[in-house]
Amino acid sequence: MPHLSNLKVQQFRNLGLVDITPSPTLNLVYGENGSGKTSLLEAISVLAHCRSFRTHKYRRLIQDTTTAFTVFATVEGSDAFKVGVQREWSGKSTAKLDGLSAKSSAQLATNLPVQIIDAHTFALLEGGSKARRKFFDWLVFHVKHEFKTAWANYVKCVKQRNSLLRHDKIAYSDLRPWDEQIAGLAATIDECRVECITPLIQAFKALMGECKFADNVDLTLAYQPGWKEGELSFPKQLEQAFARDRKLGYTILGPHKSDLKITANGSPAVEVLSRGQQKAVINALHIAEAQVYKTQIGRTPVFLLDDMPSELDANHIAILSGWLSNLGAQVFVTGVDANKLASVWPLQKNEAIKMFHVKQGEVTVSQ
Ligand SMILES: Nc1ncnc2c1ncn2[C@@H]1O[C@H](COP(=O)(O)OP(=O)(O)OP(=O)(O)O)[C@@H](O)[C@H]1O
Repeated sequence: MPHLSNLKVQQFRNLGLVDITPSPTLNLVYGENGSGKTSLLEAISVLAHCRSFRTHKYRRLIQDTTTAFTVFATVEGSDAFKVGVQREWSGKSTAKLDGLSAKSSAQLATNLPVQIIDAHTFALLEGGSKARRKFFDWLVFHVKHEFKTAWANYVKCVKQRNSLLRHDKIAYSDLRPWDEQIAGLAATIDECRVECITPLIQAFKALMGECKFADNVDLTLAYQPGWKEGELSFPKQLEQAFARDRKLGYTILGPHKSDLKITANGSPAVEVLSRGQQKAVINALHIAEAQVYKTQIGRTPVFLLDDMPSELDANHIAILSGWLSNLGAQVFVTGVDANKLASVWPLQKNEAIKMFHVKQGEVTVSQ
């Protein structure tokens, strides 16, 4: 499975110079608050997306008093490669795969798939539909090759439609050609999503079966395409929504409004479940996504778990570590206390554990 066999980080947030050889399976990263643990995970996410999961402002990542950061990794697995990203204060950005310029950040994401679970991941339950679309579209993007182009064209068409909606003397007949294109692209996007989300929901249900609290709570995931499912076709619904869209100045129906409703006993899960139970649900969603990805693509994403032990009891941590171990994923888990981290994170069979101590921006291997 793809895993980082070497990671070098330079002048990234408070990390001065890091050069580590992670375990292909479990890496426990510990250190005091503010020592640089999340920054280390963030550096890995930059290799996968060309940007951080904490900020879109790349200058925040460059170490104060310096003018550029570099992150470099050797990735081993079925297809080995080297990947490097450098960002300069001036805005210059360099991303390389095996020494050649990467074509796009999508190419990096395809090569080094990464799943991040941190405090922000609660947005999957607490936040609006955007967070959930981002979550399931990760899978759709990786598994369905036609999705990326269909989505890019769809976004262009909707933008065009929205600008027409804002014209004074617009009639529906002016929009019809755009709606025909939008309907075709929406059908492709919806088909791709359904083909990925259906096995995702099945995998999620199977995983939740291992969590005791799920015996007493009816947890459901329901995909919504972004328009009402029923007798009226999506193009007809677009036409019917014209007067409302015109008033608002934007398109209210379509795949850009799709969602994955997560309910517990018929109510939004966030209103019913405890914080720890929510975290267990979020973990199961990410593992389910990785399982479907593995079945379809034959690889496993690298998991970055920031401050994972907090809020989870020993039973849920054991379940999560079992899921990760079965996947064969490389995992980086952070926590403040080394002993607590090692004791709460149960070792699975054959697992080569490595512990890294982060102290004032320096990372040393401690086992
Ligand atoms: N551009 C930067 N240059 C230098 N230091 C920075 C920069 N950006 C952030 N920092 C500092 O880096 C330190 C590391 O932050 P990080 O979030 O990685 O810590 P952490 O070990 O995950 O902490 P916690 O346990 O509190 O979550 C913080 O003290 C932060 O103020």
